[in-house]
Amino acid sequence: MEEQRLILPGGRYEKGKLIGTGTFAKVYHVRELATGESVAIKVINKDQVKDQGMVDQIQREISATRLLRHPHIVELREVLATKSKIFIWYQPSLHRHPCFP
Ligand SMILES: Nc1ncnc2c1ncn2[C@@H]1O[C@H](COP(=O)(O)OP(=O)(O)OP(=O)(O)O)[C@@H](O)[C@H]1O
Repeated sequence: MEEQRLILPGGRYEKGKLIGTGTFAKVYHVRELATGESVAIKVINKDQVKDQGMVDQIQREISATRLLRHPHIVELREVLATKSKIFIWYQPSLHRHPCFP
């Protein structure tokens, strides 16, 4: 995927590689332009979640992940929702993915 500038809720980011795809989400490596910091952003498609009746499960996953603090579990930093998407920011330092320095 070609790199491109993105304006996401919460700031301006340079969009990097797609690093993973789940049932409802795509996860991208992005760099925050203001700080140069690398983060993983999970982008969840709300319509798909609603269509499959999984809204409660996604809400539970977000609530539970917010509370978790463990060296082997990526830390959820922030969640923002628009009309059609949910964006979840993950702290980069705990990741073991080649995208992250
Ligand atoms: N914080 C992260 N850092 C690096 N890669 C990640 C991160 N979060 C997710 N990924 C990658 O993105 C993929 C998709 O993640 P996602 O959480 O959407 O789905 P999943 O939990 O793997 O599967 P499912 O949605 O079916 O339960 C993961 O399998 C992983 O490879």
